[in-house]
Amino acid sequence: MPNHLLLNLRNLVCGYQAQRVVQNISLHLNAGDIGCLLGPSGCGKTTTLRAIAGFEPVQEGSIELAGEVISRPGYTLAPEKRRIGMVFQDYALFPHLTVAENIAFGIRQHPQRERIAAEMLELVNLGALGKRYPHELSGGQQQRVALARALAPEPRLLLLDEPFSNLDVELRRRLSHEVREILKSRGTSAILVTHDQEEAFAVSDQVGVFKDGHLEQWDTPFNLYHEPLTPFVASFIGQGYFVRGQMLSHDTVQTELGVIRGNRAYQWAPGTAVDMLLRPDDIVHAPDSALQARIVGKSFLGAATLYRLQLATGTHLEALFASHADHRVGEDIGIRVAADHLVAFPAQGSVATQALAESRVG
Ligand SMILES: Nc1ncnc2c1ncn2[C@@H]1O[C@H](COP(=O)(O)OP(=O)(O)OP(=O)(O)O)[C@@H](O)[C@H]1O
Repeated sequence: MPNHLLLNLRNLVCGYQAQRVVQNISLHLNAGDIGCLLGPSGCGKTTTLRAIAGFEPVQEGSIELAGEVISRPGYTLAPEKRRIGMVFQDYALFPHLTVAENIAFGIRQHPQRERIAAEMLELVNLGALGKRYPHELSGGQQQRVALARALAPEPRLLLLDEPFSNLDVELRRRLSHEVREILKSRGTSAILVTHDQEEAFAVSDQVGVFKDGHLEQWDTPFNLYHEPLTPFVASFIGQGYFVRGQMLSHDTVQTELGVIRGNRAYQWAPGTAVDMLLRPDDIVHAPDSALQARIVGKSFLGAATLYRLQLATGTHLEALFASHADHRVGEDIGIRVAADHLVAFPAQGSVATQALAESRVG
């Protein structure tokens, strides 16, 4: 039943004892969608997930699942009554049970448990390994078993808490795509917690960016990248630098890189000082341009190379160019701005990005 509201968090406040860790969170997830809670360490992602699972009571606000209030102040529906599945970072498999027995654990009373476990094994591509024990599997295989075990009872919602963070980069990339395919093929709704933006984007339909217990934005990956609502989201998602500018009209900004016109109108008066976000893909190589930048660093990414640039004024930028044109560090190159998505915020301090970039380590 796509597009039906499944999970609804209204002004949620929760924490530990008197401490309010998560403040005023509102978000909703439609049935069949995958949502993600993303943010630096300690910002309250796991606390929110635990409240959804029913492990933490809520101090204010409410959590509704399929129209039923499952948490509000003074009432917490027991976790086992929520029909919510969980997958943890450390897999949490039962070491004394085989893979097939682990998968069937949550459906022990089900007359069809063996058939379902066999189907789940196929679903996660472990068809031949049902008789093995967890210690005889790789980390990636163990996490597949944990996923199969969580899916076997057909939960209404699956919660995944940093499920790939014990795996190496290549495997986590592969498994995160695979998990999305599996969840989508079954129409399973899920909420993933991660501090890895690439993983959040690879898996999720909706992503919530957390900062200090607050939800800054709940939106699609596309909108978070191109239409961030706050400087923190702009800085935390993707790469880029802010440059100082001045509004000329509702959609044009005067900057030291020239006049930049975007595709959206701001209400600020002409003359207002703004910080404008320039992403690496907003800067293009233009050999004949009068605007010159010095290459001060580069990272080869395969198809493209990410260059760190510095203007004569000292302003820093990043640019992503196709990697076959290989420029040297120290070289001066001509650049041009090609930013359709004009993202600007009222000017904060002189080096807004610096402080923001430091706070995004997580
Ligand atoms: N059981 C607890 N008792 C008291 N405080 C806690 C408890 N668990 C977490 N906290 C605090 O709540 C805050 C949020 O923690 P939480 O685990 O929700 O963050 P997180 O965003 O999931 O971080 P990480 O990415 O590091 O897991 C932190 O300041 C943490 O110290």
